[in-house]
Amino acid sequence: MKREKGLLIVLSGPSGVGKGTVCSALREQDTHIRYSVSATTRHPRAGEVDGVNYFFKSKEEFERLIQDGEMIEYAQYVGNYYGTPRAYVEEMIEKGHDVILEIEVQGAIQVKETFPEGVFIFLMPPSLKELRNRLAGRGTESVDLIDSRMTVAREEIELMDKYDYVVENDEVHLAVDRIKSIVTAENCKKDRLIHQYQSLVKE
Ligand SMILES: Nc1nc2c(ncn2[C@@H]2O[C@H](COP(=O)(O)OP(=O)(O)O)[C@@H](O)[C@H]2O)c(=O)[nH]1
Ligand SMILES: Nc1ncnc2c1ncn2[C@@H]1O[C@H](COP(=O)(O)OP(=O)(O)O)[C@@H](O)[C@H]1O
Repeated sequence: MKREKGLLIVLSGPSGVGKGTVCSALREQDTHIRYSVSATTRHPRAGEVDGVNYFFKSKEEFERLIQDGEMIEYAQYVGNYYGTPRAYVEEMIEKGHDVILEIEVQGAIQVKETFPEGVFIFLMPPSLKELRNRLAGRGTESVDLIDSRMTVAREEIELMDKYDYVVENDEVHLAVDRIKSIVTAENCKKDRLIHQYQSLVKE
């Protein structure tokens, strides 16, 4: 049976924990999950493509999108804006597709206010030492930026209580399997289906 609405899945976790890596691995498996592309004022990293990794915007462009109500949520993170464009996410959910937002904690809290029925997953590193190793190993940030991200990471981990699920990213394939299990279980939740199936017996 075609679902009336898709799930809004929010994946957060400290910078460097492996959100991008885990989402790419999920994408390689044919899960039918859709991925929202965020807007940001951060500069593109080598290899990042506009419209694929992010929609890269100037500060003025970003602020206009906020004013025009085109963002579901937005936040400032280590000196830049990041936000989720509204149109794609709402269209996919209305069509019955599950959508993942890979966003930081302040944005996730805003999404929870507008979409309380969303599924909120926090990706955890095995340790803070391993988190720093992953950030340094990625080689995309200076030591100063790594320190800023580690400071934010501690604050984010303290807000874990706002989430429904915690998934450790010890190994990518294990984290992917855990997320797939969560999505499967959430799609079987009675409260999400009862209206649809009750209408069957009323036909
Ligand atoms: N609130 C919010 N956060 C976002 C969005 N897109 C990305 N982020 C988060 O912003 C933070 C910084 O992202 P980025 O600069 O790409 O670094 P990376 O996640 O460490 O690769 C990460 O925690 C992202 O999950 C968004 O649309 N909204
Ligand atoms: N389970 C894992 N074990 C070891 N290294 C990992 C794992 N997941 C991701 N990484 C590595 O950690 C670094 C940060 O991952 P990334 O996906 O960019 O994190 P995020 O998107 O959360 O900032 C990358 O170099 C990536 O290859």
